[in-house]
Amino acid sequence: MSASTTQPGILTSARYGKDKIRVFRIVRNGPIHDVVEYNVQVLLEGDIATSYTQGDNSVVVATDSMKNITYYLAKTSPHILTPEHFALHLATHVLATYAHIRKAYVSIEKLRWSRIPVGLEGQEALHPHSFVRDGEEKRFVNAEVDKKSDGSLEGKVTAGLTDLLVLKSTGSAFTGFIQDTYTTLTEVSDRILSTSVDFSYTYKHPIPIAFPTDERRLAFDTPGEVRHADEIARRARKATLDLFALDESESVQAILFKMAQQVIADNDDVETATYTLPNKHYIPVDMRYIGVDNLTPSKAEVFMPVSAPSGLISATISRK
Ligand SMILES: O=c1[nH]c(=O)c2[nH]c(=O)[nH]c2[nH]1
Repeated sequence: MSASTTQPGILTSARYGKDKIRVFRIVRNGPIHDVVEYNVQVLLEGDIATSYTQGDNSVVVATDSMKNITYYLAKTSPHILTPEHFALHLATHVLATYAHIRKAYVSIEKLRWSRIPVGLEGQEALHPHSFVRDGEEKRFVNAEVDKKSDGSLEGKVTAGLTDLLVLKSTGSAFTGFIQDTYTTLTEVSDRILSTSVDFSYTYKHPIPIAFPTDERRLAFDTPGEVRHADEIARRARKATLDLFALDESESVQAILFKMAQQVIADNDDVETATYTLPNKHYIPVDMRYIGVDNLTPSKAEVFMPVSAPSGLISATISRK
């Protein structure tokens, strides 16, 4: 019996690549520098089955080469400062270079480096080449580029942010929920609301992508659909923070829906918005044992932050 007839399984999907490629890039504009720090993941699909089934490495682009391509483009791409554009450029470059690779997935996590404000308090100027990591929040992009059977390229882009930690000390209530044998939570008209925002939005797709024309694959033209990626990222973050601060919230569910509506209203190229919001509970400490009122909402001042369990509220809002 041949080996293949004795094998009980068949390969139904295969994807591989390099993860956690750490890249830092300086773009110098005279004395003014821009910097980005990315964690990049590149994964490929295509005619690669025999590398799994027959040990045939002739179809394998080494993951080490994917790392090298990432650094080469980090050096040469005019799109390096915008993660959406760089992700599409990198994916397109790989598809244009290797005929048998049909799909490229590039994910980028952008770490926060913000200019340090220097000078007298209230009159600070942003420093041209000194930066501070102001928070663990990350902007991210997932780009997929597909080679169609006619050789043309189409993209799909999801972008967003993670780990944006926010808290408001009033302006949040939670009342009217189901009361039954399992209910111990009391209704509150005033509570702390805190969450770590995970938020993603999809661009309208498919996004047609022009094949690069030059030999070194540098003639990449950012598709119009994502041309305003930085502005969209900025507006989406601002809508999220504004609504969080300003809304008189009935629940995490209700504030989430308003944030997503705002993002869709503000950005014509955004098709869906998905938020995942943990409800990070802060419990007022019961001090009745010592005759101190810390439970009446207006007197609740000392809280116990509870890291687990937390609520977890998620929804996707799609353009009508
Ligand atoms: O905003 C909230 N939504 C809930 O679904 C919920 N459940 C809960 O116990 N507290 C809260 N808060």
